[in-house]
Amino acid sequence: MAIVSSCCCFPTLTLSSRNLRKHNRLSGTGMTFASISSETSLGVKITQGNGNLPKVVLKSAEGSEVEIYLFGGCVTSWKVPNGKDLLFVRPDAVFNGQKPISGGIPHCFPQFGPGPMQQHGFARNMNWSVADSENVEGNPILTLELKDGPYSRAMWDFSFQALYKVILKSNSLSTVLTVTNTDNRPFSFSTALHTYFRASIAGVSVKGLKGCKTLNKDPDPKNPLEGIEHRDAITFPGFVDCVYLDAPNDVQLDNGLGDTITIRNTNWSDAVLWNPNTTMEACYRDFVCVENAKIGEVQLEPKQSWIAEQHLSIS
Ligand SMILES: O=P(O)(O)OC[C@H]1O[C@H](O)[C@H](O)[C@@H](O)[C@@H]1O
Repeated sequence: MAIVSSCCCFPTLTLSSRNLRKHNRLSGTGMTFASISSETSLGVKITQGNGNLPKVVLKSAEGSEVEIYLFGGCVTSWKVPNGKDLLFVRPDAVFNGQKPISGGIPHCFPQFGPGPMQQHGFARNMNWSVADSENVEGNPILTLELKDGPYSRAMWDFSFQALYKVILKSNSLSTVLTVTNTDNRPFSFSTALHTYFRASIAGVSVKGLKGCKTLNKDPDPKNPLEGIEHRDAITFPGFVDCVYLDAPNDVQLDNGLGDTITIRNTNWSDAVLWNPNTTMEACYRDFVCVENAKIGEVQLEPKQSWIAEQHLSIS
């Protein structure tokens, strides 16, 4: 088990697991970031990212690679063995540990979209810690943890634990999110993985959502319009912001760049498609968001957990 907790931008790293291959014992604040670069398990390295934020790099034996910022528990890059990065980070993204990172796979938790607290909740705006790392037959696995603190309590006064397991294989990237109620009262939440895929928007199509009930957030995200999706292949000729309820476990994304990505899930009951069109003139042509979501609230009694998996793969 490895525990990395962040204080400002500098993590404190204590490691005590048989599967941690080599490490530097680090403590406290005030050290230079370069000194914390360390390899935990084989293929799992903690290093310095943009804005001096701690970043974990996973490398599989077969040449795939993932980057994950502890700030927001945000995967920002997924390179397959041919070197292509299938994720996208917006050019306006900031890495200052204050604003959420706009790109990759941000967490929306414990609220998706607008609501009583800040848009998409606080999880994308907090420092996660490294709970564990291992390497199984050349495939690195990292588990991040988020717990409540004064920042979250001010918005949502509950004790919780979120574990986020990231599993990198040659042609796939899986994430397993486990939310546990560690409070002595029940709570409820909505959540999503707001995945930004690199794309050429004129060539993008999403298949698998035909027949779903839709909540179209265009024009008013606070008063979505109900409908049914009739298309086999959804394209993005203009602004798109739409929730698909009871979505299937398998959705196919053609990113318009020559890749078909299968987005498979367990227990993420809903999906969201988003492209901002000319409201983000500088980058809307270069990405599409296909999000696994849980729009209807999950209710958890004390000690109960909710688990959902997202599995992204290329053929
Ligand atoms: O700009 P953000 O807060 O990251 O949200 C970006 C978008 O996220 C989701 O896809 C929502 O459905 C949209 O309504 C929202 O505009």
